[in-house]
Amino acid sequence: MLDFAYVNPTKILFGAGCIAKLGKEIPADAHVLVTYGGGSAERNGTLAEVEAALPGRRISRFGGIEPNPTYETLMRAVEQARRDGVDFLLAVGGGSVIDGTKFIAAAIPFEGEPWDILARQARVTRAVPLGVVLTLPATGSESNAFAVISRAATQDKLAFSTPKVFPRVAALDPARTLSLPERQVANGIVDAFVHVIEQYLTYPAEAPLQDRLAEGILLTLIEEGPKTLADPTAPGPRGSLMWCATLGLNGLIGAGVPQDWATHLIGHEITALTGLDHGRTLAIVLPALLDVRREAKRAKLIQFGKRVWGLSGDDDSVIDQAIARTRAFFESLGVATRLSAAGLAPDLVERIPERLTAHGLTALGERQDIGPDTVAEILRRAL
Ligand SMILES: NC(=O)c1ccc[n+]([C@@H]2O[C@H](COP(=O)([O-])OP(=O)(O)OC[C@H]3O[C@@H](n4cnc5c(N)ncnc54)[C@H](O)[C@@H]3O)[C@@H](O)[C@H]2O)c1
Repeated sequence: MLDFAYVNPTKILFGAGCIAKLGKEIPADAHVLVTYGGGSAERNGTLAEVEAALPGRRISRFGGIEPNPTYETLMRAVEQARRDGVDFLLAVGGGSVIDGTKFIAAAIPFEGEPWDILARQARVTRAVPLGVVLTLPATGSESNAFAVISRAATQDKLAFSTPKVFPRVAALDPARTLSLPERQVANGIVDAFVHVIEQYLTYPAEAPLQDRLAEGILLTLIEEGPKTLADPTAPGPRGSLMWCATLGLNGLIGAGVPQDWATHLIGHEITALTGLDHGRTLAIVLPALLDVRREAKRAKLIQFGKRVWGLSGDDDSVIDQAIARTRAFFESLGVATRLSAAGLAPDLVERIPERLTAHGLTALGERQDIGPDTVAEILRRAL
């Protein structure tokens, strides 16, 4: 096992009625800025429920944080929060609202140009405290220190991470996700699945517990994901999906093991250029990446095939079938696994390696040996 330090300070409140408990977690004298997205939280009553849980606080709102949140929109929230003297942020939404709120939290006290937090990885020494009401199980952002922000003007999509933006508290009420369209639920299943794969499917590192935890999440997603799509009104499978997604990227399964993240970095560039949903980019890249990287990942691909997909036979056939079953799982959720099937142009094979190079991302993967040529090969196999 690799050396590691692990901390996760987010208090999770899970279950029906957990939003009402937020009042105990947020200072009684706080000026709270409630951030949200396109309005579903307003329409389905989540915002009203959140505000009812915070009696006595001064509450302001900032809505309209778009999917793949943009610097341009978020800077308007930063101006509003600075002007109003906001001292607590409460994100109500999915990964986009949460990530956007993390950026707002870091940008409010930042001296200088906040885009540098992303473009130059400028150090964040302070951030306004934040909490989350999760409405879309997928990213794990409700309980981690990462955020991914886009800049519309330059078609950049860049990530930053700092412990300062760990949410203090996250409320996970499965009922608040039941208004999600099928497409977003499917995207969330794929996103959570690929988060686990990025931390599991690398090379053996004498970390059997992390492997079993990862396999447990993958098996649960394979079992519960289709159930939650088949009956979108059932809170049980939806709750399991929520908890899988949170544990998939809250630091636990990634502690002490090598991590890949090439699928995500390639996927971010695809979203930045085409606007395709985050989860859908992953479903296209991952099967092709596993195929190209089958030798580098050989031992773990065999383990994945046997333990997660229940395969047997000779090693090469287990690897072939493991990749095929993963692709078929994504397809069964209604998520395309080819650039062509998602309606994307083949010139991405050249454009994505160029964009990664422009962002200084020329050595990806758990061994940092995926350069622009390998990225092009992965995308060619995803055509
Ligand atoms: N911080 C991280 O660790 C991390 C990890 C993976 C991805 N991301 C980023 O997160 C973003 C994607 O987040 P996401 O997949 O959660 O989707 P999202 O937040 O972009 O939301 C997708 C859509 O679903 C709608 N929606 C959300 N909740 C709803 C509900 N309950 N009912 C109806 N509609 C609802 C939103 O308004 C939006 O239109 C991307 O920018 C991605 O890069 C972050």
